[in-house]
Order: sequence, then structure tokens, then C-alpha cells
Amino acid sequence: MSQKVAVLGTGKIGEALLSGMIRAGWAPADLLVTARRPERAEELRARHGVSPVTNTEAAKTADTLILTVKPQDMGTLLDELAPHIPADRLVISGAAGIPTSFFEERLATGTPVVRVMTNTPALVDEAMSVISAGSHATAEHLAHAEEIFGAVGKTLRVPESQQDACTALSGSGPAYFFYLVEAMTDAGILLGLPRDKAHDLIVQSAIGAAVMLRDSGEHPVKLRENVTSPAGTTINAIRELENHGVRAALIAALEAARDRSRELASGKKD
Ligand SMILES: NC(=O)C1=CN([C@@H]2O[C@H](COP(=O)(O)OP(=O)(O)OC[C@H]3O[C@@H](n4cnc5c(N)ncnc54)[C@H](O)[C@@H]3O)[C@@H](O)[C@H]2O)C=CC1
Ligand SMILES: O=C(O)[C@@H]1CCC=N1
Repeated sequence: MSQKVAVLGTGKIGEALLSGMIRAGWAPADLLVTARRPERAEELRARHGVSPVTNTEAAKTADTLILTVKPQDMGTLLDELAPHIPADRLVISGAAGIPTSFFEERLATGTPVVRVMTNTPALVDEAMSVISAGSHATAEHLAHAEEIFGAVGKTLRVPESQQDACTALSGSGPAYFFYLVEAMTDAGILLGLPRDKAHDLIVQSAIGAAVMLRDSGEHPVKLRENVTSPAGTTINAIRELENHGVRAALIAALEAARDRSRELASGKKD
């Protein structure tokens, strides 16, 4: 018998995951989705051929439930689901900050829970998904979560104590690179280039640098040194980055993201 997987609260991350699973060979007939608005549910059916159901139906029928609502909405969703999820079903949370204990306290005793932090490159099958087991999740449950999130990119198992740090690094990580590209494109404008050309130059440089980081086997310091010629252009730019404290700013920024992930765990909404 086929295993039914339900994505509950199918927004940006839920849909990215869903579309990746279908690209990887999951049958749309085995995929259930829930959405708050009926128009959104119909959009998902039309786009992916999946079946929109209510949260309660998903809770009763799916073998695996993937919860992709905002952390602030998770308590309300769990109140609705908890009476209907049999204790042998796997519950996967994709929410930032919320610990597996939050789910275990609200679901039937013994329910296996896996916490996953993925990121938006799931849309292009280049996600980084970080996976941790709750206290009732077995190696088999972790392997199942890896199979699902492996459809949209790389996966890594970490102890749950590292999830808030991973959320700061890879969960939010794509935003920092987009921000950098935006700022560097503005610099291109200052230097007199048309915006579309500046954008293309920076994006291709980012892609080239990313592939080298992934494939060259070289340390990032060595890769940067190779670009930095004596008395050349790059060292002048690096000096400005150091003068403006960009390294310290990045360290502080990621620490702030980690702290916010911890805050979300304590239920702080804003
Ligand atoms: N956006 C990102 O880059 C990442 C987000 N996440 C996590 O993924 C989760 C979802 O984030 P996004 O997809 O960005 O948010 P989103 O707002 O696009 O999606 C959440 C969806 O849940 C729906 N929803 C809320 N309560 C519901 C309920 N009771 N029943 C049915 N549907 C309900 C909302 O209508 C919305 O469509 C969050 O918990 C976030 O922490 C994780 C990694 C990266
Ligand atoms: O900003 C957020 O809270 C979500 C979680 C990681 C990326 N986006």
C-alpha cells in the first residue's frame, strides 16, 4: 500500500517541498495538502495534481504529516490536529525555533517527531535541510525524513541543540547572499553600469564562486587569496570591508538570527 504524505500549511516552503517531491517521483495521488484559503488549495491542485484536504482529514489519513505553518501558528494547528493523529504516525516540523518537545507535549504519547530546517533553494533542488530526531523518532523515521527532504537538496543530521544555530546559518542563509547581490548591484550603479548588466555580472560571479566553493576542495581563504593580487584592486576592496566591520557585522547578524530562533521556541510572537 502506498504511503500518504500530507503537507499542512502549504505556503512557500510547503509548496517548494511538494514540487520537489513530485519531481523526484512521488505520485501526486499520494500527496495531500492543506491550506487556509480554499483558493490556495485549488491553486495547489491545479499546479501539482495533489489532493487538498482539511487539517483533520490529513491528520486521520496521512502516514507522515509535514507541518509547514509559521512558528506562531503551530500551537493553534496542533490543537486542531492532536485529537486525530494516531500515535504511530510520523510528524515532521519545518518551523523555525519550535523544539520537538513542543509537539511531543501536545500529541499522543510516543508520537515520533522529526524537526527539519530547510531553505528556499528547495525550489531549485539545492536546499540545505538540517534534520534532528525528537525523543520517540527512530533511525527509520530519520531516514524517511531524509528521503523526503533529499528530494530537494542536501540533508544533514544534527543534534537538536544545534538547530537554532543551523537556522541562522542555512535556514536564513540564502537571504544574506541575496542581500549581498543587491548591495553589490547598487555598487555597480554607483560605478556607472546599467542595472541589468551589473546584476548579470554579480550573479554570474556569485554562481562561479559558489561552484568553486563546492567543487574545488580549496579553503575559502585560499580562494580569496587567489583573487587578491599584490597592490591590486581586490585588496583595496577588502580593506574597506574590514574598515566597515563587515566580518563582525556578519557574526553579529547570525548571532541575532540564532537568538530569534530561540525566542520563537519560547512563544514570543514579535
Ligand atoms: N521562508 C523560508 O525561507 C523558510 C521558512 N521556514 C519555516 O517554514 C515555515 C513556513 O514558512 P513559509 O513557507 O515562508 O511561510 P508561508 O506563510 O508562505 O506559509 C505558511 C502557510 O501556512 C498556512 N497556514 C497557517 N495556519 C494554517 C492552518 N491552521 N491550516 C492550514 N494552513 C495554515 C498559511 O496560510 C500559509 O499559506 C515556517 O515555520 C518557517 O519558520 C523554514 C526554512 C526556510
Ligand atoms: O525568517 C524566518 O523566520 C524563516 C526561518 C528561516 C528562514 N526563514
